[in-house]
Amino acid sequence: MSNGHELLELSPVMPVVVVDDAADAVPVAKALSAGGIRVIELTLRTPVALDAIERVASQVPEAVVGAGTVTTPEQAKQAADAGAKFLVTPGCTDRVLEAAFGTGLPFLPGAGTVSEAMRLAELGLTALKFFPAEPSGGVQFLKAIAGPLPQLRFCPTGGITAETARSYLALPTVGCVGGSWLTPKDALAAKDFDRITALAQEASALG
Ligand SMILES: O=C(O)C(=O)C[C@H](O)[C@H](O)COP(=O)(O)O
Repeated sequence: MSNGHELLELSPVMPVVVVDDAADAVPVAKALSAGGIRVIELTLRTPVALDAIERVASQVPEAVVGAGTVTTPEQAKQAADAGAKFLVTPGCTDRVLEAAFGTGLPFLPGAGTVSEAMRLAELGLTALKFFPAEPSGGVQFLKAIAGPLPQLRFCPTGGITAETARSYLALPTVGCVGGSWLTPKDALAAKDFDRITALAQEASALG
């Protein structure tokens, strides 16, 4: 995987994962892989996130681990140093973009408006995260912008569920959808990794 477009093709669903305990990262990545989902976006929302990325990168070779919620230039570099194979940002600033380019990693920059998407396309970035998908217009928004901007492809994320994923995946401009539903908080708290595998199996069948 060498660019954002290839990243969009790895799986129909990009699991967006928040871990509070770094020790959960490896079993979660293994549980997702067992269910057929070999990509995992670990969000930099908790203090253990970089440790979690490092563990998955070194201990779960079958998984492609990336860093989500990259909101500062420092985080882009730290994630790359921890072994992240890709980066995802919720939105973009000049400094975050520069740092993401600087890592040399594939990345999905976040856009929520037409102008944001056009600005990223000007920079050669045509594989984007559409965030926050549901509040920003969801499937209807993506259908509408496919007319003027057919070269863009998206990973819509934010408010998508197992039930609504299919309508996004039916769009030609959608490569995959992002979502947290594969790793529910209560399943993580109970260390119910079998449930995560079952949810991953359902999600991989969407592809
Ligand atoms: O952390 C980030 O970088 C984000 O962009 C936010 C996540 O994409 C959403 O939190 C997805 O979560 P759900 O809406 O629960 O599926």
